Amino acid sequence: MKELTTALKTGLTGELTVPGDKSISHRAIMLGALAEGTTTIHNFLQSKDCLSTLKAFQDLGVEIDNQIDVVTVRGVGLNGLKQPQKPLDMGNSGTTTRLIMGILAAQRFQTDLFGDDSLSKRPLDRVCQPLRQMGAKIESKTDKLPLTIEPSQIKPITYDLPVASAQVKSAVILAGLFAQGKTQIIEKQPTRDHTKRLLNTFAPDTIQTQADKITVNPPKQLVGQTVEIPSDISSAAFFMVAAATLPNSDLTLKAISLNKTRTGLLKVLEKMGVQLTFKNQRNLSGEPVADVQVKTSQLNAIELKESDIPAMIDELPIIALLCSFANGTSKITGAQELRVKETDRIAAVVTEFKKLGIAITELPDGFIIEGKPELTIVNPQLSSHKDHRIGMTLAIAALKANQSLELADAEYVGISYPSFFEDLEKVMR
Ligand SMILES: O=C(O)C1=C[C@@H](OP(=O)(O)O)[C@@H](O)[C@H](O)C1
Ligand SMILES: C=C(OP(=O)(O)O)C(=O)O
Repeated sequence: MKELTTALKTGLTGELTVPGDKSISHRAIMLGALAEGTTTIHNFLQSKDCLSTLKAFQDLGVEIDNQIDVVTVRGVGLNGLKQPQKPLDMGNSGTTTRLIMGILAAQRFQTDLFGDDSLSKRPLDRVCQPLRQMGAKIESKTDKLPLTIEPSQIKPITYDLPVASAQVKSAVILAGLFAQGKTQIIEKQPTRDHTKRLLNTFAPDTIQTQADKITVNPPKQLVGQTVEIPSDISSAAFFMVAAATLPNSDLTLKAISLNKTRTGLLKVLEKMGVQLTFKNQRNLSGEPVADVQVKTSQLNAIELKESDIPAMIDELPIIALLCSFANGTSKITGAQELRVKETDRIAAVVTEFKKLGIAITELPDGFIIEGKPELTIVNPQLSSHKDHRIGMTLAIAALKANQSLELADAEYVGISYPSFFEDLEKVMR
């Protein structure tokens, strides 16, 4: 049990650089491994999930030197991966699993994949289906982990994404690199596009987008790059919401990725009445970044629907907390994907928020939240449900409590943000 701190009188101030982006860190290792030559990654996220990807590629015969500040990947080329000696451990990471499946589907050797209890419950049929259409041989009783991928020849397909998922899109793109011909993906609802941006730096023009159609032109080779990873907006989100809702706050989050497939939270904050200031706008490895300043603000309720969700999918638990301090009733719908994350995030948010006295109603695909200025603690014993984002959301909620609260399974924050509690201490006066 971790005792959580309150910050009702202090607020959050100063500057903070949160760690590197999780999605881009996974992709930098994967593309670096498949490239010719060396890839040097700066600001790689040293979290459990990204280390699952790093370890998996080491097990696939790629030399990767992790010096924390700099990760060096000695690429083996598109056809240079080796059969691992043992099953690959995907840990808790959905991104590692779904993206690596796209790569492994095209290899000349068999691989076995497994993961932890949470990951073993998450659906993989969404990836198995398009990959099988491409010729992949994936053996699994339930289309969940554990599973076996057998050698096969990958052929190009046109695939209409049935679910707004960057992981599914990326699995098809990565398999498409090995196909004899152009793979096409139709994406009606835009999702994060880091695979496209990074791939086009390793092999220009590999991915072309026209309206909702994405074309993969298989490259002859990828060329090793220097990758500078921006700070993760999904990690910064916790501090932005804390600064907006705690009195006397004035906090600047540095070098945050402002890729518009990820900035749904910023739009929500502005729409709810939060004053944001953007400074020092620049570009890092094909991604727009800026320093974002957030101050204490009065909040209005908001309505969010299905088309809003992909650009803020991982921020929805902390957005739900933001809504609980707003004036009026907020409604979030079209977020059924939250039910298949590390835990059922709709059920977990509702269970834990009720302990905090928040008036929240569970919907099949979201929540209704009646805002009020303060928390009225009903039960101080909280649980992360072994989900990093639920744990961090509750730690931010605790800042607004007038008594101390406890969090079970707090160590799960290390899945995406190992230094979260230390960073929180840094910005509390
Ligand atoms: O592609 C990625 O890096 C991710 C995509 C999202 O998942 P879905 O593709 O399942 O929406 C997101 O929730 C996850 O944290 C990271
Ligand atoms: C859902 C998440 O990650 P993944 O799907 O990679 O496990 C997340 O980080 O919130």
